[in-house]
Parts: sequence; C-alpha cells; structure tokens
Amino acid sequence: MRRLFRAQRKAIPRAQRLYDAARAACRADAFLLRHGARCVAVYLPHGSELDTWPLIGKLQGRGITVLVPKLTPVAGRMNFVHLGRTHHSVRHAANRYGIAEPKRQRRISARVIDVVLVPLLAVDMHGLRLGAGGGYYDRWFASHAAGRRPLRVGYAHLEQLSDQPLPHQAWDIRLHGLITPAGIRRFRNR
Ligand SMILES: Nc1nc2c(c(=O)[nH]1)N(C=O)[C@@H](CNc1ccc(C(=O)N[C@@H](CCC(=O)O)C(=O)O)cc1)CN2
Ligand SMILES: Nc1ncnc2c1ncn2[C@@H]1O[C@H](COP(=O)(O)OP(=O)(O)OP(=O)(O)O)[C@@H](O)[C@H]1O
Repeated sequence: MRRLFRAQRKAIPRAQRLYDAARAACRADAFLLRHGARCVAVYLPHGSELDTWPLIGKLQGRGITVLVPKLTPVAGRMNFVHLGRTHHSVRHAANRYGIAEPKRQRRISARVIDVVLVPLLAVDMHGLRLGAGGGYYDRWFASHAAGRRPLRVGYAHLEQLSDQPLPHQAWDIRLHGLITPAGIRRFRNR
C-alpha cells in the first residue's frame, strides 16, 4: 500500500511540483494568517514530498517562527527545533533517512506551537494518515497534543488525498485538516 502511494506521488511531473509548491504555499500562508499562527512546525522536504521551501520563505518573511523535526536518540522519537532565520544561519546535517535537520538547536516546547504541518504519503476523508512508517508524528502527537492544540494539518499534493478509507491502527492520530494546492479541507470529527 505504501509502495503504491509512493509511486503515485513520485509520478507527479517536475513542472507540476513547482507549481503545486507555490500554490500550496499561498493557501497555507493565508490559512496561517487567518488562524493568527505565530509559531508553525513544518518539515524539510524528502523524496517526492510537497516542497515546503516556498512556504518557509513566506512565513519567515512575515516573522513567523518556523520549526522542523529533529530525530532524538530514542527510537521513533522526534522533537521540533528552530529552523533558523535563513537556512544559512544554522548548520544542518542529514539524519538517518537523509533528511536535513538543524545540527545544534534546542527543542521547542509543544505548548508554543500553533500549527503542525504534517508530511504524509496518503490521507483519507476522515483525516487518517499514512505516513513514512516510522510512527514519529503519531508518537509526538500522542505525547504532546491536547484537543485542537497544536492544530494538525496535512500538507500534500492533491493526488495524495485517497478517496478510499485508509486502514488505521489504534495509535493513528487524525488530522484536523489538509492543505493542498487546490485548497483547504477540514475533516469532520467522528
Ligand atoms: N520530510 C520529512 N521529515 C520527517 C518525516 C517525514 O515523513 N518527512 N518524518 C515522519 O515520520 C520523520 C522521519 N521519519 C521517516 C521515517 C521513514 C523514512 C523512510 O524513508 N523510510 C524508508 C525505510 C526505512 C526503513 O528501513 O525503515 C522508506 O520508507 O523507504 C523517512 C522518514 C521526521 N522528519
Ligand atoms: N503512539 C505510539 N506508541 C507506540 N508505538 C507507536 C505509536 N505510534 C506509532 N507507533 C509504532 O510506530 C510504527 C509505525 O507507525 P505507522 O505505520 O502508523 O507510522 P506513520 O504514521 O506512517 O509514520 P510517520 O509518523 O513516521 O510518518 C508502528 O509499528 C507502531 O507500532
């Protein structure tokens, strides 16, 4: 199942990826502005994920604090740390998956994070998500999420929205919404 969704995401042509990243950045920026978000966790793109750099530029330009995941030595665990004002001001190194992360940054308390933009392979209409498979986001939300804070919003190409319900596990944490280049979708509560 992961392989199928990964192949589907990988098949998106390069020109569309650039266009999608720019359009999704506008959607997300408008949403975050409306939401009054001051501190936002994003991811640094890996493989064929929707590129977050256009959005990061917009947010930093507005003075929003931008955080990114950093794996901890504990298996399956991550924290969020400051990305840095420009990507030159903070040293980065690739983690075990080849994803860039700031080298020496302190973890940020979950309480100050307004919105977490979540990477995903696929998501269904209930907000159930298929991720990279490490369980990092599920674990982080299980220990840090309380109600609607921080808000959990998927960030993905429209092609990643599955019209079939995805299989889900007891530990899966549902997303509150999804931002794609096509717009913003809010998932209903069960
Ligand atoms: N950009 C980005 N950053 C992220 C995530 C993500 O999904 N995207 N994560 C979200 O959790 C965390 C890292 N988790 C990851 C888990 C697995 C793989 C991955 O590529 N796995 C390989 C198989 C590795 C294995 O042998 O287990 C693969 O699926 O091909 C990547 C990231 C934190 N940072
Ligand atoms: N809250 C949790 N507590 C304990 N184990 C968990 C928890 N969440 C996930 N796991 C474990 O993590 C593994 C991967 O979970 P899953 O396949 O749902 O990851 P994912 O959501 O696709 O990945 P990611 O969040 O890294 O993108 C599972 O085998 C599961 O046992």
